[in-house]
Amino acid sequence: MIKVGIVGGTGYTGVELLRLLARHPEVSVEAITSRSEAGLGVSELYPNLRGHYDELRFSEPDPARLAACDAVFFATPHGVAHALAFDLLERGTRVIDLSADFRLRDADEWAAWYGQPHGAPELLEEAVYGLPEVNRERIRQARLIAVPGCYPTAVQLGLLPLLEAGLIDADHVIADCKSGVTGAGRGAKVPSLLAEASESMKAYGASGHRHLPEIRQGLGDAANGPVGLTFVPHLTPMIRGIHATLYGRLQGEPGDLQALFEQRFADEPFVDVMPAGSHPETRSVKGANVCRMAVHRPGDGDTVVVLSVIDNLVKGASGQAVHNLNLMFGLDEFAGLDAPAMMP
Ligand SMILES: NC(=O)C1=CN([C@@H]2O[C@H](COP(=O)(O)OP(=O)(O)OC[C@H]3O[C@@H](n4cnc5c(N)ncnc54)[C@H](OP(=O)(O)O)[C@@H]3O)[C@@H](O)[C@H]2O)C=CC1
Ligand SMILES: CC(=O)N[C@@H](CCC(=O)OP(=O)(O)O)C(=O)O
Repeated sequence: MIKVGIVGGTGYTGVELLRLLARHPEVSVEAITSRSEAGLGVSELYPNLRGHYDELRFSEPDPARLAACDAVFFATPHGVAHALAFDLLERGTRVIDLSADFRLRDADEWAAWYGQPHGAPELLEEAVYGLPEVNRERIRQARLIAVPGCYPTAVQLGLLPLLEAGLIDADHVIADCKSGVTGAGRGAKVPSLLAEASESMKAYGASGHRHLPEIRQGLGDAANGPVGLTFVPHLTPMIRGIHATLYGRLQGEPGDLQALFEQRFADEPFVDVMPAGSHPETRSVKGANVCRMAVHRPGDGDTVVVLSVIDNLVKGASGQAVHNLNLMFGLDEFAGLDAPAMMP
């Protein structure tokens, strides 16, 4: 069994890791941290896990206990993995970070967007951006994974085929995205209150969201040059889910876009290109490690519209983190990730 630890076990991505790993045949969760709930049994806080982790208790982060694991997931706010990753790697423990700490290659750009100095710039060169559809082979060899953000996963997957093939004007790409409230984490915040978030919808971060540089970095790699991206996130009254509506201006005659998308993801177990004319729903990916997408060309005009949906907590975070673990340890890519979505 592969021994894993989770730092930040009480948050939404932490409990989602536990839910997925409960079905994983080759992983045992040996340590789970929470400063606020130290001492509490995992299934006392999360009764959905009763019968799965009855011996496991939250504890204060203890570097020695974490270093005894083969891999440690960080399901923590940014800055926490900066502080602990180096020691874990030195002691032979692999690190899979769900936060943004190692996603941007440029430490100065990270500092500008996250409002604090980068805490571990010496690790940036070896960190691998954990989007398996782009970096599968590098992930297999990696010691340190930066799991992509939720919006960046939905947006990059939907635009990759078009940018890699040079079919759209890279200077003008639009990502109009909607997220459920779990995207904001479990901590109490006024915008996440029922009376604030339900029966209403709003954009936020329209003039600059911290996922913008992350998405631009990934799309720039795909396009082999800079990408002019407008990214506007919205908060919607859903619990889980991201819906990305992506717009690009076609250059020249693009050929069969449906075939392009199907071919690009033909070997990808966690991307589902839906039949032409489809409109993927967020509920069709709820709880599942999958990105469903559909490509449209309204009126056969010069605009292509891609619809891309994920569960922010699964393909947008914990499921993708488990996929990375499976690749790093040479396991079946589906291990722990074979459950279909729940509908309704
Ligand atoms: N929610 C989502 O949809 C997604 C989230 N992410 C990223 O994953 C990370 C976790 O997100 P989420 O689960 O939503 O966050 P939550 O706010 O729900 O949970 C955060 C967890 O981190 C722990 N924590 C907080 N501060 C520290 C600290 N200084 N040291 C150690 N542990 C700490 C908390 O427990 P305690 O305070 O008790 O120690 C808690 O368990 C974030 O970086 C987020 O950006 C990525 C993709 C999607
Ligand atoms: C609805 C909401 O607030 N979403 C969060 C993004 C989700 C998240 O946790 O960010 P990472 O994917 O970078 O970890 C936000 O806009 O900051």
